[in-house]
Parts: sequence; structure tokens; C-alpha cells
Amino acid sequence: MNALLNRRIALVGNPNCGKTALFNLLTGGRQKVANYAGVTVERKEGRFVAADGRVLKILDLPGTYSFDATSPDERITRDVCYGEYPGEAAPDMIVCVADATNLRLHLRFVLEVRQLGLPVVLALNMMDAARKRGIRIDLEALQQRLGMPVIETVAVRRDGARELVARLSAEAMPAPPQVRSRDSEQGGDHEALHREVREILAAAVTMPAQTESRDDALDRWILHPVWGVVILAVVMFLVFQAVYSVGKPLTDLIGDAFGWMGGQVASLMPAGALQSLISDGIFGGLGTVLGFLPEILVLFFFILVLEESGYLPRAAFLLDRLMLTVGLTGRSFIPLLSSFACAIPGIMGTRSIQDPRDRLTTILIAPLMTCSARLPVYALLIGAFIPAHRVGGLMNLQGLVLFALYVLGIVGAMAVGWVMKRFRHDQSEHALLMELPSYRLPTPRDVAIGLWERASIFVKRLTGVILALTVLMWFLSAFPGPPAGATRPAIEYSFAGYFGHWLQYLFAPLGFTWEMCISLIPAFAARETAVAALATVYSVGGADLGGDGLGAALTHNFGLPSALSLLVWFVFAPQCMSTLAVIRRETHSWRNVLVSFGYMFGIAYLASLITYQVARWLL
Ligand SMILES: Nc1nc2c(ncn2[C@@H]2O[C@H](COP(=O)(O)OP(=O)(O)OP(=O)(O)O)[C@@H](O)[C@H]2O)c(=O)[nH]1
Ligand SMILES: [Mg+2]
Repeated sequence: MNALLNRRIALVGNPNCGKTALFNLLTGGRQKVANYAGVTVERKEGRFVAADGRVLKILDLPGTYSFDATSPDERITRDVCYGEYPGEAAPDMIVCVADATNLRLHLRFVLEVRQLGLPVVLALNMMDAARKRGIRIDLEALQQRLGMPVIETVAVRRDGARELVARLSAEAMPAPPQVRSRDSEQGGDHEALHREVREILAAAVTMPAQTESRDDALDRWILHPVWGVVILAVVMFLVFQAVYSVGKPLTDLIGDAFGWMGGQVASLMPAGALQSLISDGIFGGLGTVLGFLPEILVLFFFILVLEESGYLPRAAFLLDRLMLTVGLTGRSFIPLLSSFACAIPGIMGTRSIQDPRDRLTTILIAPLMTCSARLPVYALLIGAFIPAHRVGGLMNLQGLVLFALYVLGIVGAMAVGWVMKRFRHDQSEHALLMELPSYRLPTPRDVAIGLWERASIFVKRLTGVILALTVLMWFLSAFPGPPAGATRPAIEYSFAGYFGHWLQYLFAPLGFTWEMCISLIPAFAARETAVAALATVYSVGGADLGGDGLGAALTHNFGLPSALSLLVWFVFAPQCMSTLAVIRRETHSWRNVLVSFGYMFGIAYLASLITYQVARWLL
């Protein structure tokens, strides 16, 4: 057995210094990398294969400024490094990652890591950016002062870790750094650490003469109290317009293709249950959901670009004042923004929020942010009921309605946050301390990988849970067949018809038809399935869904007030089961799950009721 086989190497360092980028480079992993602090909130493990085929374990950890830090994500890093992580000894070696452009900040933690007494290698990452800015680092001097090997890396370049790879492949581990007596005497004395950082910087780092930085020039606009907010609003607005104007034509194309294929397949098969399953369930149901992939990808394209650009923490900073009034801080901004993809990473992202009350509020309102699984439902109903008018020559009415639905979710979340703040005994507010990263142009390759990941997650959902639910929906709609001498349409006698009519007692005041009611059930497992379920139910019920058929079937069956009511329902309705499970896991409390489900159900019911009744009265 090889001695290296069980060697575990942990990547640690300040937030946003490129640990995960390095982890991906070493292990071939696809963990999330983005340009703000607090991206990684879990311990992740990967395999690094050395030049001679030996395998090492690499751990990617959440970034932390100090081992004293106390937010839940930072505690994971601390526990792993101290050997206190459940069921795991301390790592055999540490690769301490530091941002070479910001050593003034990052060296402090390097000194803390040195005191662990484990073998350490310092990876000076972002050397490309440091060189470009004219920062010169004397590796020899740095190595000597720190008592550990120092290696330059560029984690975003394919061969950017060649020297580190060679180092990790070597059989011999570096000796643990000799901690000088002064450090050990003074332990965690901050002043001593700061003094040492200053000494090291003076000895090893030459900064360029001050030049007007591009970041500062941009920040003058972007962080401006008025222009900053205007820019933020314009950015958000453009994203939603783009989702429509770029995504929609592609969606129509896919819809047509599937409608055609479904027709072809159906014509080749004998009529019967199997033909109905394939053409109604698979092509009608799944095909419709798949059609919304372009819209989702356009949305993600913008999210990825924003994440890499360094803009997000600035938006958080801008919104901090506003967020304080509703009982949150700018800290909640990024977890909430991630929830536009899916509430699950958003809720996990709250681990970087230190204050437990702020964290809980953020967890409870994160599901009100419109996740991408709701996009197909919105797009379907908007496409069917809202005319594609131009408004004011520039904007598309459908894009405008979509934007309004997202805003409604945000406003709802803020209102709930505000109410929760009233219930808090501790009304203290925390100043926002957040590092503003350098602006960075997103690399097309990273954006492409990000989109690919998203597309594969979507297709996996589609061929997994959504497929299973769709087949189930088809079964419920097709069986049992109508009794002899039945007068109403066959589907009315099926299980789906039965459950749907039963649910209608509850939902009729909201203007929901029984088909809508039945589609709410699978939506609770995965929201997109509502679309597949509606398609299946109508298709089994005899509607022709080719081309824009589902939209036509919807407008034929219910009016605009019901459609608006259903849209509003999806803005507020209780989240899918996986979200509730994550709330349970992250807060260790069933009570919070109940609170979350209960309040969302209440708001959704009330808001849809009002929407339906008002719309019916007005229209
Ligand atoms: N120019 C340049 N950018 C880099 C380099 N390494 C990482 N980045 C960028 O730096 C940002 C942060 O990278 P991550 O890998 O997410 O940082 P992290 O240390 O894992 O951050 P946390 O998980 O938040 O602690 C991303 O925008 C990366 O693309 C590098 O060597 N050069
Ligand atoms: Mg990371």
C-alpha cells in the first residue's frame, strides 16, 4: 500500500482568494467559483492524481479571515484544521492560499495557519493579476520569513499550478514551520500578528507607485447612492427583458420540434395506453418543460457574469440601508440572489451570516425569491395570456409582467422580513463589513462551463423526478377509464379528475380550475412539473398540443383572472419538498419548517384570492 494514498491536504485561506478555483484545477472538479466572499460553505473532498499515479485527497474549505471567526461556514474550516471535525483527524498537510494582490490582508491568516504546527505550503495565487499591477514579491525573502515553501499559482489558467502539482506529488512533505518563540508566547495577540505582517511586507513585497485604479473609477459610479441604485435597477430590468426576447424564440422552436416529434411517434404506434403515455406524457409533458431551457440558460448567463464580475458585493453594499429597514443586512443579499437559481444553495449560503437571527430571517424569506424552477410556469402562463405588445416602443409587455412577478416576490420577502423584525426582542443592527473584490472580466470558458452545469442539472431533473411525476400524472389522468354510458369527458372519471375536483373545494375561491388544482400536487416536488402536469391533463383530455397548443388549451379553459391568480400563487406558494428539507437541516428545527410552510401558504392563498376577485371585478 502506498504511503501517499491516505494523505489529506486541505486548502485554506481568506475568502475569495481562489481556493476553489485551485481545487477544481487540481482535482478536475466543478465546484462553484465566483468573485465574492463566502461562495464555499461546505467541506468538499476531491482526488488529486500525482504524476506517478498516486492518489491524494484534497479538501476545499470555506474561506475565513481568522480561526476565531464564528459564522457556521468558518467554523467548519476551523474544526477541520484543528482536527475537531466529526469523524476526521486534522489534515496531513495544508495548502494555505493567499491572494498575491492583497497580501496586506491575507498574510495575517497565513501566520495563524502557521501556528497549527502542520506542514504548510503557501500558494501565492492570482499572480497574473499581481504582475499586471506591478506588485513584486521576493519569494526567497517571503519563504525565509514565513518558514514555509512559497509557490506561485494562477488558478484560472490551465497550467497555473504546475509547480504546486510537482510539490504535492513529491513523496517528502515539507517540515512544519518553526514557530518563532515570540508568536507562541503571544498566541493570538492581534497586535503582534499585525506587526509581523508589516515586517514581512516591508521585507518581501514591493508595491507599485500609486496609480489611479480602474476599480476606483468604476466604484465612483457603481457605489454612488443615486446612480448606483439606478444602475442596479437597469441591470436587473435588462436581464428580464433579455430572458424574454432571447429565450422565447428558442423556446418556441423547441416546443414546435417536440410537438412534431410527438405527432410522428404517435402516428407510428397503435392507439392505446402506451401511445397516450408517449405522446401525451413524454412529448407533451416533458417536451413542454424542456422547451423552457433557453430561458433558464439566458437567466443563468447573466447570473454567472454578474457573479464573476465582482459587482454583487457592491450591490449588497448599496442595498444595505434598505435591507436594514426590513431587519436584514447587506449580508443577506448574496444568499437571496442565489435563491433566484434555487432556494437550496441560497439557504446554504446563509452559513456565512454570523448573526443567528439575521440568518434565520434570511432562510425563511429565501424561498420567496423566484427560483428558476418557477420560470417555466411563469413563461407558460404569460405566453398564453399576456399579449406580446411593445410598451413605450422599447419594452416587451410579457417581459414586463415577468419582471413584475420577480419584484412581487422580492417585495413580499421584504415585507415578511419587516414583520419578523417586529417580533424580535433583540433589535440591534450590525454594520456591514464586506470585502469588495476587484472587478474581473468573466472568462468565456468559465461561463460556458457554468451554463453546461446548469443545463445538465436541468436535464437530470427532467429525466429523473419530473419524468417520474409526469408518468404518475399521466397514469392518474388516464385511469380508471369512464364507466359504461358515461356522459362527461373520460378524464373527469379518472383519479386526477377525482382529486382535482376534491381540491377545488379549497381552491375555487382563487379561481383555480380542477386541472390547475391537480397540477399543484406534483409542483410541490418540483415546480416545473406543474407545466408538464397541465400539458398531460389537457392532452389526455383530448386537446391538441402541437405547436402553441398548450397555451391555446389554457386560454380555452380559463380566463385571465384565473391565470393571474395562479401566477401569484406560484410567487408565494410553499416551496418544494427539497427546500423544506434543507430548512430543516440548516436550522435543526421542524418548527421552522412548519413556520415556513404555514406562512407561505397563508400569503399565497390570500394574495391569489385578492388577485382573482379584484381581476374578475375589473376585467
Ligand atoms: N485573475 C485571477 N483570478 C482568479 C485566480 N484564482 C481565482 N480567481 C478568481 O477569483 C475569484 C474567487 O475564486 P474562488 O475559487 O471562488 O475563491 P475561494 O477562495 O474559493 O472563495 P470562498 O469560497 O468564498 O472562500 C473567482 O472570480 C475566480 O475566477 C487567479 O489565479 N487569477
Ligand atoms: Mg471557495
